[in-house]
Amino acid sequence: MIFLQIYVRKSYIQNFYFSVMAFLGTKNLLQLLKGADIITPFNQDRIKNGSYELSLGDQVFQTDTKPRSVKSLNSGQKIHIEPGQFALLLTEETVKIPKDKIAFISIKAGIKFKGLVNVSGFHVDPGFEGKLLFSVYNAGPATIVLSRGSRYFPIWFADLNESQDYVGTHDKQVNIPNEPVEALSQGEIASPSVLSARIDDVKHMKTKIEWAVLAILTLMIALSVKFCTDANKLKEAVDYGYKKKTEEIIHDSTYKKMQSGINILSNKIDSLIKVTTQRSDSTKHNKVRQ
Ligand SMILES: Nc1ccn([C@H]2C[C@H](O)[C@@H](COP(=O)(O)OP(=O)(O)OP(=O)(O)O)O2)c(=O)n1
Repeated sequence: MIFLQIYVRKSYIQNFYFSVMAFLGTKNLLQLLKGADIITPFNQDRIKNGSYELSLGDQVFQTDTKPRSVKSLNSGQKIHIEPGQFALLLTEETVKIPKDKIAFISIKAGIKFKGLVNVSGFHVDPGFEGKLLFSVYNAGPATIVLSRGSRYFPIWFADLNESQDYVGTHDKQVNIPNEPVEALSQGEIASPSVLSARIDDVKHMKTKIEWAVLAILTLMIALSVKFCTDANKLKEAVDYGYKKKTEEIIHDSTYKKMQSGINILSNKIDSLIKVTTQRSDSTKHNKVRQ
């Protein structure tokens, strides 16, 4: 009997705790937040489906801005998160989580469907006080545009079965801390679109090189053909010259031989004429003496 009573009491206590440890619905959330300084600035129109919609605040950091530093935003100012780039986004609101509550945070589905991924944590500890910081990555194919003051970050509150102080390093966060900025400032973050553009550049360069190599090869072949043709012509010219010269030499020596023959012949004719003349003279002389 006693055991049964203890068991009934224990299960009653457990049920009590389970009913206490629940997420707050719209009515309970309004009751919790209204008039309290849990979310500052507070606007009750931002309570929707058991969550409060926090907005983008005055500080952002983007990995594709040069120089890489935290940027201040005016009211309504837009930011463009390019594909493949990270951004750190600070909320407009400061939250002060009650010590007996824990909160859960996310990014609205409408932006997530465009490819924005929340890479930061998903809970806010009991007793935490400060602005919330979202680290996001654009995994989508297009630029995602956000503007200061627009609601992007829902926050839900749940009861804790005990009260506790915040223990951690992020309390009283009012600015984007240096640590994630420095971590995201290391090296170049090559987005898929930038890589795709570089691949296109390399392809163009490859095509250009292929054409240049082809042109050089064609030129070399043309020069080789011309060189061979010219060499043949040169050989022909040399042969022709040699032949001509040989003919000239032969012609000259024949002419010289003929010339000397003519000279010999003419000398002989002269001496013959001379002898004939002498003989006729002596005949005439003999006739005169007789
Ligand atoms: N997107 C987020 C997630 C959390 N927080 C804040 C609220 C949390 O209560 C606090 C600590 O969160 P975590 O415990 O997840 O972070 P760490 O582990 O880095 O904190 P610590 O090293 O201080 O334990 O940071 C924030 O500002 N933005």
